[in-house]
Amino acid sequence: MKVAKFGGSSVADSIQLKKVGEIIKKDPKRKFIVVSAPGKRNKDDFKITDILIRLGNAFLNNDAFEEHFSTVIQRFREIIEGLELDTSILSEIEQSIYTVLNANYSNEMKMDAIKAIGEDSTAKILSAYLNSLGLQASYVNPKNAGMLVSNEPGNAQILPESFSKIYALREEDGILIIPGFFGYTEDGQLMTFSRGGSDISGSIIAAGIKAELYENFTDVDSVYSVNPNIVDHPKEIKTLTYREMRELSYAGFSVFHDEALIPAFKEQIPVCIKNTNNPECPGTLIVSEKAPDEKCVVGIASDTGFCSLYVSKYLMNREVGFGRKLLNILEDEGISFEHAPSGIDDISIIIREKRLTSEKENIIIERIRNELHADTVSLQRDLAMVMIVGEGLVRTIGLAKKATVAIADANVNIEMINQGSSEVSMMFGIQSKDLNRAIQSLYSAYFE
Ligand SMILES: Nc1ncnc2c1ncn2[C@@H]1O[C@H](COP(=O)(O)OP(=O)(O)O)[C@@H](O)[C@H]1O
Ligand SMILES: N[C@@H](CC(=O)OP(=O)(O)O)C(=O)O
Repeated sequence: MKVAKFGGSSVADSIQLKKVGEIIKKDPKRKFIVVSAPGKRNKDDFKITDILIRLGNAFLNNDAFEEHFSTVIQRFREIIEGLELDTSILSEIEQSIYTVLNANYSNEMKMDAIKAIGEDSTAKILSAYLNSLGLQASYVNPKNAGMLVSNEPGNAQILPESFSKIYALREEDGILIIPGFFGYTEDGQLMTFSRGGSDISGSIIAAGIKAELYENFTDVDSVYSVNPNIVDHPKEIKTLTYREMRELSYAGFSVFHDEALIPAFKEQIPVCIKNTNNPECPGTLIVSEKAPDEKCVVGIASDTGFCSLYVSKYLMNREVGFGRKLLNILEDEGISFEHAPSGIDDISIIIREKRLTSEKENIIIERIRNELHADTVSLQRDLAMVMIVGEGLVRTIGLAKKATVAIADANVNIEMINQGSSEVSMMFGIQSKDLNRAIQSLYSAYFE
């Protein structure tokens, strides 16, 4: 049995959904189907989830929300008409939006319930469409599928007891269509994963039913060695290990959510990234082990939106508990950190900028000065991280030299280096404005 997840680009309109129907029809092992909400149909288009968020914000702020409502309904109407389905589904979608808006939830929970309407409606539409093709398919709500999650709006985590419940789905007849992106808490409240989280749902279902394969259908033929939006026609990657993909997706390969690998990895389910627009192409396979590659670097990932909190204090290395107290301050303010390269008298804490508002920044800097008596505390924003990834990194001489030379050739200054404890990656912090230049130069050095 296989799990096939279709991302936003694969369900963006009725033409795409017809391709999805063909793909499901072609392989009877594709019994578990997870869908996203309609994504962008072209570069300048919008994602339904983004419009639903605007709708939710407008409603919660007592602003006019009708325009967003019509945009959502119009998009689903086009899909339903394009698939020649009964328009009663559209009334059901309209009704579900009103029900959520008028429900007696907290604002955060209401927002999650609004966001989930994109996936939920798409699953209902696909199920009806497959039935119209003569296939036996049914919509399964994540609550009935057994997707139990933590109570963290917009950032839910799966609870371990879900997996055995999901296993029972194997006994159900026909093709099961499950909306991605959300689950339910133990007390029945809808909760979404973080953005892009339908990949996580697919992986959870794959792990739960112990699938032979988790196919993740998107709009590219494979995972490329670098973001194709930065380098034209980059080299395709045929096989990756879970560890490599986890590092690459964490560091910016948005083609697969970085939290989505863990459930599949734990059950050793192979993951295949495939193209809905070219399903015969073999795609990229993600497995636990692969034959040693001649090329020890498989990919170069990058992401912007980081900042570095620099703290220095003479004899920091001798002060017992300094690191704990520093991280405690971040914990008190509810801020997680990404990396923490350190020296004798100083430490830099790398944080995602979106987590550190200027208000939080002032509080944290004041507290570090007053409570830890630091000599210097400063914050550098607009940083980008570049991650060079490959299983062979640990045993190959000269890879760091190659990277630093390539970055220097691009006339880019390195703000931070973090080889860290990971055996499969090497990280460089640079200024965001220099990112594309650095990546293009690194790509030439490692792959051309
Ligand atoms: N290294 C990479 N390899 C392939 N695609 C990448 C990579 N890095 C970023 N992407 C982007 O990821 C996109 C697919 O992810 P996403 O938009 O989330 O798809 P979906 O709509 O299927 O959920 C591609 O169109 C591509 O622009
Ligand atoms: N629709 C949700 C979840 C998701 O996974 O979407 P996509 O498959 O388009 O990345 C989002 O936009 O966050």
